[in-house]
Amino acid sequence: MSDPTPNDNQQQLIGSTDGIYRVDAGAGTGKTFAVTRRYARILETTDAAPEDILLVTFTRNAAAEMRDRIVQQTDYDLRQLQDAPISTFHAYCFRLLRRHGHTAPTALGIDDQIPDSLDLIEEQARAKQLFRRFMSRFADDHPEHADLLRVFYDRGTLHALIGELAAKGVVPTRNGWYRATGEPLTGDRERFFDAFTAANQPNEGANGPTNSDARGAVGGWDAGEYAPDAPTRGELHDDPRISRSVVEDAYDADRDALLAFIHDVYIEYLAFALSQNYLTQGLMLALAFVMLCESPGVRARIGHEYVMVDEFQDTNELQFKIALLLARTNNICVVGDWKQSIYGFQHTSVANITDFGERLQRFTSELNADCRRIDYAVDDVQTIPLFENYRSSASILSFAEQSLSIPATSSEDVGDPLAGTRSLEATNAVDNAQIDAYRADGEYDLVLDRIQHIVKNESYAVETSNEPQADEDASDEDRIAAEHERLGPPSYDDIAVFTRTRAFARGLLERAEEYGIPLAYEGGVELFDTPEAKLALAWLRIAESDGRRGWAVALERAGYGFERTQTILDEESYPDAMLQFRDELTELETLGGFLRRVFDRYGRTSVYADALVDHLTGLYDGTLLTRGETISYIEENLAAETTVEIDANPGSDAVTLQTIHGAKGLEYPIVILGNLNERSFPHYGQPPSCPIVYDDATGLRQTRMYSEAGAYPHVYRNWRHRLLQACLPSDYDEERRLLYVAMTRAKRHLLFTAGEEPSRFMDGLSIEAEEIDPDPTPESHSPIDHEPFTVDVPTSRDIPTRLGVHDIMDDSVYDNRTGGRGTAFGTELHDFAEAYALGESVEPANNDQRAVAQLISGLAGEFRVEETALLPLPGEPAVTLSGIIDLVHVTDTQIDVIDYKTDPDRVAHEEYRKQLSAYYHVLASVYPDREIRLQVFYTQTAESVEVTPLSTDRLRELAIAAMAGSSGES
Ligand SMILES: Nc1ncnc2c1ncn2[C@@H]1O[C@H](COP(=O)(O)OP(=O)(O)OP(=O)(O)O)[C@@H](O)[C@H]1O
Repeated sequence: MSDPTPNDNQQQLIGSTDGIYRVDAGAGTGKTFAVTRRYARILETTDAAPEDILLVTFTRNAAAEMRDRIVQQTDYDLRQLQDAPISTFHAYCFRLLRRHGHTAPTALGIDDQIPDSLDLIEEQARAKQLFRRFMSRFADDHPEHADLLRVFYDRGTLHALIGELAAKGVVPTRNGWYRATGEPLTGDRERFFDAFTAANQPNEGANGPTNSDARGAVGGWDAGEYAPDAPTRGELHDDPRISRSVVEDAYDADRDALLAFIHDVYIEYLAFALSQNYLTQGLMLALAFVMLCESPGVRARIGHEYVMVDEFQDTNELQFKIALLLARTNNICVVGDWKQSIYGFQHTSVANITDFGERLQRFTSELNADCRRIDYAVDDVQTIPLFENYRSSASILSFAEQSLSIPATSSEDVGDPLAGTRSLEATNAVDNAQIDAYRADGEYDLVLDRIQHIVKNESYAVETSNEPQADEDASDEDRIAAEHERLGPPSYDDIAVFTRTRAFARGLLERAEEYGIPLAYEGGVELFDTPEAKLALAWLRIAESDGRRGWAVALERAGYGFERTQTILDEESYPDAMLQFRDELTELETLGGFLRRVFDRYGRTSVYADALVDHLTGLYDGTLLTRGETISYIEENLAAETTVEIDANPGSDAVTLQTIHGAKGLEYPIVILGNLNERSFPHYGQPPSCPIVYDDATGLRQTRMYSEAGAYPHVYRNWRHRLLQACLPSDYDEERRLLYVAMTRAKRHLLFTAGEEPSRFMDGLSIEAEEIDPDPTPESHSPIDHEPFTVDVPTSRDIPTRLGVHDIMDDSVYDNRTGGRGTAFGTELHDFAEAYALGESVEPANNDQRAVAQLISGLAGEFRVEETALLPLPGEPAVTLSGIIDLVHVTDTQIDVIDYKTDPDRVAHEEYRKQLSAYYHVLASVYPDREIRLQVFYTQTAESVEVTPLSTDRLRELAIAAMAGSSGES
């Protein structure tokens, strides 16, 4: 195919090589195309050699693609460009640091040098594991930080915060902060109070002013939830506003200990990582930055005549500064699209592109504050617009524009971020776009039904032939006729299904397999968190010495209720068929055979089953894993939430399935955007798992605080943080940008699907979702030929021991009990309670069930039923408590954790307290802003008895004792 001819604006960008250029243009407007042409032109028309031109982007694939395009457009071949700086930011900086940065750590007061053998750890789970190891040492070495360390359930969560600070350019030295980079840690007071003032304006009501948004956000304020120094509701309110003086006091409260703690963790972690010969990506960029700041000689030697950055919306603040330090002249060109900025969770900064000019000046002044590092003018920035879109039909382009203004919550006022900007123009001659929305109760079936509806359907015609396009100067009629010639009914591989979350993709893939509909997933899945991995783990445990935990899972899978399972476990009276199966398994000699037999028994023939077998049997280059090692390996990866890339090559004709993040930069003739459901997309985010958080406006804050001010020492929710958060508006811009990215991947047709509860994004579209009754038909499609799986998992052996909550309870309290009603009674009751809470049409069969029905009917919030709770206990050795919660009742202000007990008496009440305490700490971290209440519901007397939680330290003592074989009672 002939290479496209650049349009006028692209030509302007390609031809303007001197000076600073910024392109912030929409999807598919040929930004990457133009940048690679620009590179070729510089080589062609100037004396510059490839090493004089820095061209960076963010993924290896994108860098490789650029290199290929440049080879096609220049006289250079791939070998000649092998060492050219056409690279990802990380790869480039890592190379730089290893070549020139040996002594960089000394500028921070760290004696270690950067070794040649330095390892760059890209995998988050592995980095987090090493960080945990560091933190346990740190805790021993720093008794002065004990109070801060107490607020952690998992110290590993702090790892992400260190990464965030590095991305902002905050770098520590032994005795302080490098070149005052620690200043942002105290927050931006002025910015915060500007936002607060706006959020604290009374709203307009029909009968006069009503509560300000900030006041509304602390509506359920209850001082009893916090440490004793929290203001009462009366002290907080200054109707209809929040009292400014209380907010000022909260903002200005002393944080010296917190800042000192973060400083010490950060600098010592950096030294630890270097002593262990590794760096994470964030630490590596921080050191590259230090090296560039400190070494005028290196800057002079490696500084580039031309610097170009593609996908500039994906840079963080540190990368912006590094790019400036790498430029020897002001021949700088950044290209991107603010609307496609979707990596905020990796601490990218969309303002780098939207406020480019302002940041350029500010960062330059900062870098030049103590000596002149940036020796070129930065005050003249040229902006080149690109409007022509070479991907999508006109209807899709105009439809996609609405994505950026759909509110994610009922109170959000987004306005129109595209107001005053020029719309993209399609270059397709024929616009045959079908843009439809559907909903059905079974969304997996709905998606599959739509796929079958589309395939071979003329109404969804897409480009099917390589018939030549009409000449550029052909008449419109000829262009339309030529394009029609190229259109034909689609096949599976013309379709892509996108989802916001991996979980939806996983479920859909399984369902598609049942129907034999060819779907190929591309991207990472949490392989060790799949039902297949859990089954494998259970039977491996049963076959090994650690039977109890394995049996618990196997019995649950076999449909045994909670109490019945307990009895079977206690009496070790396992069902005969299961014992026979265990014996059969233990006879099997190979791990592969063992796993296959387990999956066969449960009818699990999914890609995950295949992936596990391939992966576990292929570990360590043929060194066979023992069953015990396999158990540790699965546990470790489950705890680390390791994701495994499963790139099933469609090979034949298959629909592509991927997350929206995975689809960035790609294009497909037909896009189905699935799972537009409440709580899935828009995603409202999780409460922070780390008790220390950072925000530009408020700086570093604690979400939980240890205090000895009350009757007992206790870790409280931090009222100051809660208050300050309430004063800042939530930001869902990135969710809308994800919607934009998803829609703009479609060339010809765009479909949306939702299940029972369509989300605000679905409701906000300008088309009505049609409700249909999906009816996919099984296909006898030949199985997809999967490529071998590419797997990257941590190999450290630092694994937590998993204990069931029942393991820390003392069973001997039941010894002298009489008058119990049997386990079947309990099992039936739990089954009934579950069905009733899920709204199934079940009738209570006895008084206890009636009591449960009455209890549930009286609850107005949402239910989470039979939820698994996992509580990693702080400290070493690592222990995780696990259990299944009967009922979680969720309201806006409070969470009730309810456990049903059919006991005729209360002899075990203290033991139940241990069980519920574990659930308490799990839910307190999931819902840090709500009150958590624990209730044992005694069904015989229909009484709820509240329980106060034990501390995690006490749970830990019980767990350690249980592991040592005693009941934990001292
Ligand atoms: N002037 C042109 N004429 C014809 N096709 C073009 C032209 N410019 C770019 N294209 C084609 O348009 C498609 C999109 O280009 P490219 O990937 O460079 O866009 P982009 O702006 O970087 O997209 P995105 O922002 O979505 O990543 C490519 O297939 C490219 O070859």
